[in-house]
Amino acid sequence: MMNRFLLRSTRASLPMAVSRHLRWLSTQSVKDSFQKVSILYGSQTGTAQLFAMQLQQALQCAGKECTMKAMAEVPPSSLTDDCLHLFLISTTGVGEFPSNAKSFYDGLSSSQNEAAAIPYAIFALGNSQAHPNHFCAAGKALQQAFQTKFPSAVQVLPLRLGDDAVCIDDEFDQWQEKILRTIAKGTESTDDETPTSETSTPETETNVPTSRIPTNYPELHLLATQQSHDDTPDLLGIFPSFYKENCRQRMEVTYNRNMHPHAVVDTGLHEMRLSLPSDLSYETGDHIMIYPRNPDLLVQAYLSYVLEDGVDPSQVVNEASQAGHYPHPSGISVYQTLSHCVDLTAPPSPSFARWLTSSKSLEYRQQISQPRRTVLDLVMENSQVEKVSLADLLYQLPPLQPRYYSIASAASVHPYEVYLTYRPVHYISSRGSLRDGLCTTFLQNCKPPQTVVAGLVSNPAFRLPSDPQVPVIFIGGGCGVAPIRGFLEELVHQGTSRPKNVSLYLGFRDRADQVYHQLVEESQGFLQECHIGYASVGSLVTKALARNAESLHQQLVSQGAHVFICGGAASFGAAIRKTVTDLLWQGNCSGTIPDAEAATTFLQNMSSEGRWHEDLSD
Ligand SMILES: Cc1cc2nc3c(=O)[nH]c(=O)nc-3n(C[C@H](O)[C@H](O)[C@H](O)COP(=O)(O)O)c2cc1C
Repeated sequence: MMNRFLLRSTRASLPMAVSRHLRWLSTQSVKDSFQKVSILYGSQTGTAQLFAMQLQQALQCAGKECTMKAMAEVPPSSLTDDCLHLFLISTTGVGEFPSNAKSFYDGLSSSQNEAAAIPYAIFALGNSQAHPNHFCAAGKALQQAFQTKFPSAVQVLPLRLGDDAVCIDDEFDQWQEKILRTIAKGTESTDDETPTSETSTPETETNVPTSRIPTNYPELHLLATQQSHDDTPDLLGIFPSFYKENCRQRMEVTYNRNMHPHAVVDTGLHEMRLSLPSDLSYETGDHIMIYPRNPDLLVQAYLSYVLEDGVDPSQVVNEASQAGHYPHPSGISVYQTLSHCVDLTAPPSPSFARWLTSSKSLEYRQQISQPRRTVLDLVMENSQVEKVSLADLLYQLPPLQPRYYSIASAASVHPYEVYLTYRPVHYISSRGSLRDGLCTTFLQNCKPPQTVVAGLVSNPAFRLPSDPQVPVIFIGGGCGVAPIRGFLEELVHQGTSRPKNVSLYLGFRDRADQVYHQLVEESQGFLQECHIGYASVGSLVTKALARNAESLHQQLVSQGAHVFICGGAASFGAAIRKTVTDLLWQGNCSGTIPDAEAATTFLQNMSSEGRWHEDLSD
């Protein structure tokens, strides 16, 4: 299933200009230019930034002079040919640049330098399952702009497309390895051909080094303090400035319930309501990001079993030397850092896992990433794995990231409140351990009037069409009902003048999950179709769509309908996309879509016209 969307490496004939560059690459001047490296990242939720930090540490260990900045902090005109530029760039929104990279790209688009032989390489981050039509769009656009605007620039490695839907840590590790090798050689392949882009190729175990993790971190200074270690820190002051632009705020929980109170297991749909500070507003279809924290018991377990003896949780962490390298906020206690800043539930990266287990032949996916084994698991399950130093843990584990939720309320009806719908995640891993989702468990335990740290995230591509004559088709599965609930509430609020041109296709695992009966009742005035099924979510919805193939075809092809697909990325989103593609050409009533290829193009055009909207979660 996963592999269906993987792009294949495309090998193109080497243009004259590129072969000139490869010859140029082997000269002394380019080897010299590799002495200095500039890492530039564009990151919306921190992954590219984390990779940038890891890369910087690895390069510094290799003795390179290396700087790291967000792309927005650097004007393209300042790029020089005496330094290797490494870009790590994610894609956000619908094929868009992260906010801390956009100005760089705009600057690049309006500049031109025919002569500068700037060496560069790009690692793009994206998700092929959730965004097949805009997979790594920002990384691809960046490469395109470089090739057009700086025709003499030298791409030292082909564009690497890192895919969240596969194992992006592994892919990044492989790319980093190639970068280190390229720098060491001072030249790249002199093949006759070079791929323009490449995706994951399984790494053979024999070429995986075990001792790759850099351990010469800048020194951590630990200061004794009178402060009790469990004092709640000023969260709004401690997160990196990177997040500040997202207007994070403390929001008060006003309501938090399992909407199916008679459920035996507490894994039904839950609704949480958060009161908005008066200076914040949102639009229906926007997202909210929530900053979770690690449960106290887990922090205690890391202190007792994972960290070397002698770590005092009340000491304050200060990074005195080489300021700017420490990935967390300075000046808060060890305990607070472990609670709020490091993701203790995340599997260690491939290189850290190999280093911990001293194993060259670690099948990362099978042994670490799929069972989601954590550093705690590795230490507890394996007597060979030694306790780790505080510095190892703080530098090697990923920073705790906010989690995104679709807002489930209409802004016009609840201007001062945000609703979100979530399902607590509890499951048994493939190795038999009980696992709890970090953020959903955190949400589940929040009781009114507790506050959470959250931020509103604009999602401008996810809006109802302004013209009420345009038909709207909502297709949702499970928790995906959240944004659809917001839109229905908005339409009910707009009143009865709307024609009956809205179609609703919803699928739930369980009858108890259909918690919005009343809203669906109130929507009957504008619902042209209403199909709600229970059991296997995807297949029910696809069957309902197939039964209505003719009207669907008409709405999409002749009436300019907008489609909103909301649910799981891996199975639901892919199944709906395939069903609609098939229905479009197989039930080709108008004769305009003769085959599968034309149907795929039609869907792509819908997407670029802003008529095909997806809100899919991994
Ligand atoms: C709101 C949102 C929109 C996204 N849009 C895209 C997209 O259009 N194309 C894509 O390939 N990936 C998309 N992604 C996936 C991210 O690029 C991917 O998760 C990446 O690892 C995030 O890196 P970052 O944390 O550095 O921003 C999106 C993710 C989010 C949360």
